[in-house]
Amino acid sequence: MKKAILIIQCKDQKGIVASVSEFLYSYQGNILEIDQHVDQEIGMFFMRVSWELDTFGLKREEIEPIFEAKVGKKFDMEFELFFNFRKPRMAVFVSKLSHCLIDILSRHYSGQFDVDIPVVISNHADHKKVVEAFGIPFHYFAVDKANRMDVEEKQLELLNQYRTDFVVLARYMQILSEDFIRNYPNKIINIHHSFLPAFVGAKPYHAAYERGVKIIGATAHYVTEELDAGPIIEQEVARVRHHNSPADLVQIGQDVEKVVLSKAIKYHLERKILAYRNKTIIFY
Ligand SMILES: Nc1nc2c(c(=O)[nH]1)N[C@@H](CN(C=O)c1ccc(C(=O)N[C@@H](CCC(=O)O)C(=O)O)cc1)CN2
Repeated sequence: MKKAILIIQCKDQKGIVASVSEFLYSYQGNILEIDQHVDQEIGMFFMRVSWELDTFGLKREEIEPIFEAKVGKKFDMEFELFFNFRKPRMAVFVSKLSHCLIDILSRHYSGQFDVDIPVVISNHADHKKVVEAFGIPFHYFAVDKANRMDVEEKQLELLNQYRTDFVVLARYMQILSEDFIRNYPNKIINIHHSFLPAFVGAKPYHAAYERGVKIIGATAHYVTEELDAGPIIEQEVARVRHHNSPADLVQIGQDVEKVVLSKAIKYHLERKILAYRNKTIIFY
């Protein structure tokens, strides 16, 4: 079913839900999903509403300007309008470890993700064969401190060439520059292999083992310039014990990573994530 999705944020005040639903009703809109949240600490209102498009009384291109004139302006809203009939295009970045990549390819192949994967990009050649076996182009860029910026430029060109909507870092182990990230604000999803904010950086499982933790975890977040500090989208934990080796922690943790990343991708695809002041509201 063709549907529109509206994500709204504005200062909290009376009458917002009534005005949005009245607007949709006045154009014969049939609401499919509606959810809202008020952050009383900062007096902010957040909403996600979707409705059927086939019976709606406005053309797609009319919705944004007319909603702004009739409702947005009145409440000084910031809003984004999405439609579900164009499949988003998701590029995947990977380094040496393939568990998250393979999980994504498998879920995509079995139809769990309503997305196109136009390209997989890596700083290692290891996974060329398996990616191409799924019929997806694979591009390898060797990265070092000296060529990092040149490589990012080539990667961005490739992302543009493939009309990429958003990027998933499936255990991609290179720190991205602010310039790179600026091209995809809150559109680069990373899976960090710890329960953030604990154990940021490249080797959280080893740090967790040394600390003697009883719980490890994984965190999916939007990428910002500050490492592993972007808006958290999804997290999960798992128990570990004194007799578990570092390799055990990695094994236990990788299963958690795959589930957490797949949930974050699904929320992003379904436009259920609203990022605000380095936090997220997940409408699920
Ligand atoms: N600007 C950002 N870039 C990246 C982020 C991020 O949050 N902001 N997340 C990382 C993923 N990551 C942990 O989840 C991570 C990756 C890499 C490193 C790191 O120290 N990399 C070294 C090279 C290590 C190597 O070659 O094996 C480096 O880039 O110099 C730390 C954390 C992805 N990028």
